[in-house]
Amino acid sequence: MEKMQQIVGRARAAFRSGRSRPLEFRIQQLKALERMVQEKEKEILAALKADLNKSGPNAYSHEILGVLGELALTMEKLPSWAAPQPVKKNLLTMRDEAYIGYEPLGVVLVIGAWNYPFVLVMQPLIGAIAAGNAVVVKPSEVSENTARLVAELLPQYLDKDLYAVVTGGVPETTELLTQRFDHILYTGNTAVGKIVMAAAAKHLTPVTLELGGKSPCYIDKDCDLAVACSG
Ligand SMILES: NC(=O)c1ccc[n+]([C@@H]2O[C@H](COP(=O)([O-])OP(=O)(O)OC[C@H]3O[C@@H](n4cnc5c(N)ncnc54)[C@H](O)[C@@H]3O)[C@@H](O)[C@H]2O)c1
Ligand SMILES: CC(C)=CCC/C(C)=C/CC/C(C)=C/C=O
Repeated sequence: MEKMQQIVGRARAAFRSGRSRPLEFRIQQLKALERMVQEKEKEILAALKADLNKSGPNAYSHEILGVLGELALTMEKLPSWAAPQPVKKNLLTMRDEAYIGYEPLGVVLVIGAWNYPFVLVMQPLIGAIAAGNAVVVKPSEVSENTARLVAELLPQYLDKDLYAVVTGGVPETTELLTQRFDHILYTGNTAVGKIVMAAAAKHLTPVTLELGGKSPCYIDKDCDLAVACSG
C-alpha cells in the first residue's frame, strides 16, 4: 500500500490545481458515479451478499437506491445549493457587493462502517464531490469484498488523483488519521469516534461523526449469550 502521506499529498495537489471547483466538473464526476452504480449493480450486490449475506431486494433498496437517490437529488439541486446567496447590506457594506459564497474545504476523509458498507461511503463521497473537494475514502475492512470493489471501481470512473481509496484495517486507518484533512466524516462505533475526533483535533480539523450505541438488539435462543452480551 502506497504511503498515506503520498496518497493525501496527491489529493491535495489535485485540489490545489483547482479542477474540482467548477460546477460542470462536479456534475460530470457525479454523473460518472451514477454510471458506475448502474453499470456495476450486479458486482455491488454480489459483494454485499458475500460480505453480509444481504438479500438482493434489501441490498438494492438500501445501498443502490440510497446512492442513486442521493446522486439524483444532488445533481438536481447543486446549482442552487452552490449559488452565491445575497445578504442584506448595512452601513459598512452599502458600497460593496455583499453575498455568501460557498467554497470547498480541501481534502476530505470519509471512513465507513461495515453494516451498510457501500452506501455509507458513497453518500458522504457524493456530498464531498458536490462541494468541490478532493476525497480520500476508507471503506470498512470488515466488509472486505465491498471495500475491494470500491477500490477497484472508483478509479475507473472518477478523477484518480482527486478521489482516492485506501483499503486495510486499523493500522492503515491509524496512519491515515495522522495526516491533515480539512474535514473528516466517520460512521461507526462511539469508541473509534473518539479516536477519530482526537486525531482530527491535532490539526483542528472539523468532524462529522455518525455514531452507534443507540440501536435495539434482538437476542433469540440461537444466540451465543457470551458474545451477545459482551458489547
Ligand atoms: N449513525 C449512523 O448513521 C450509523 C450508520 C451505520 C452504522 N452506525 C454505527 O456504527 C457501528 C458499527 O460500526 P463499527 O464501528 O463496528 O464499524 P467498523 O468496525 O467497520 O469500523 C468503522 C471504521 O473504523 C475504522 N477503525 C476501527 N477501529 C479503529 C481504530 N482503533 N482506529 C482507527 N480506525 C478504526 C475501521 O477501519 C472502519 O473503517 C454501530 O454501532 C452502528 O450503530 C451508525
Ligand atoms: C432509505 C434509503 C433508500 C437508504 C438509506 C440507507 C442508509 C443510509 C442506511 C444507514 C442506516 C443506519 C443509520 C444504520 C446504522 O447503523
